[in-house]
Amino acid sequence: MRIAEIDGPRLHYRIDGNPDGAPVVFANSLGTDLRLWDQVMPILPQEYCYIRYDKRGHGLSDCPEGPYSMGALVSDVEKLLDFLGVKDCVFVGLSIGGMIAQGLAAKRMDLVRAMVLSNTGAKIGTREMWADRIAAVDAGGIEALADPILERWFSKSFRDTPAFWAWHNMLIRQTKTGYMGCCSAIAGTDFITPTSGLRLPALGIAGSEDGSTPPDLVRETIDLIPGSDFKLIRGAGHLPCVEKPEEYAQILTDFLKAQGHG
Ligand SMILES: O=C(O)CC1=CCC(=O)O1
Repeated sequence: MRIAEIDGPRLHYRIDGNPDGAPVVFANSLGTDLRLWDQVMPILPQEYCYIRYDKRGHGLSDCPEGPYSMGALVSDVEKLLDFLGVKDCVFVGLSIGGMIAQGLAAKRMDLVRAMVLSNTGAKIGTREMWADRIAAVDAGGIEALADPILERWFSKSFRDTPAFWAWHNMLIRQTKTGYMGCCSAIAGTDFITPTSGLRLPALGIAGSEDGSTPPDLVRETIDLIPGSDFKLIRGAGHLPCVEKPEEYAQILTDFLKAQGHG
């Protein structure tokens, strides 16, 4: 169990693979913690240093009072990477994690050499949509919204498996403060202009059954970056690293190898 004491909330993080290898950083989605990557980690090439963390308000990291801003979420991971001495990484972000990736790449070109934008957008939903979700969670707790959220996260066939319940339980045990804080950060984020200015190797990954960030949104976002690539994982929803870990790991492996990172 590792905790980074930074100027800000304490962040829980984990390192897998080769601690001396080239760094690859993972940022996960709203309502999940760093276990999101558990299934892909052991099947990725073990020469890289894989760093994953719980963003503020999630997992075992501190949970300050909200609302949070995207700037604060970006600054947290920037401080974590400075704390760890990371100078040059490939950044993999899923959903809100993909927004953090875009914000970090725009702010610290020195730190992000390439990025993977998975199941995300430069802008996700509308302010009104997020305000409604915050109000509903505030009134009834996350459990009241769990069914529609999980329908967007997973394909029907995955929802019929026992593993589904682990993700259900992760979601409903998420603190309301952290969840609503991050909803506010997403509501206030429109990265279309900054992401259009990015010039770095970039890959978009979408799930054909993703009801939160559908393939068209991921494609529109990744197309903002000249020379980027796009992969569609069929039969997976918003969290393809959970539903299709082998396919997801292969796509990441091919991207990492193509970067000559390390
Ligand atoms: O919970 C959802 O609807 C999916 C989602 C949107 C942003 C994020 O991080 O997760």
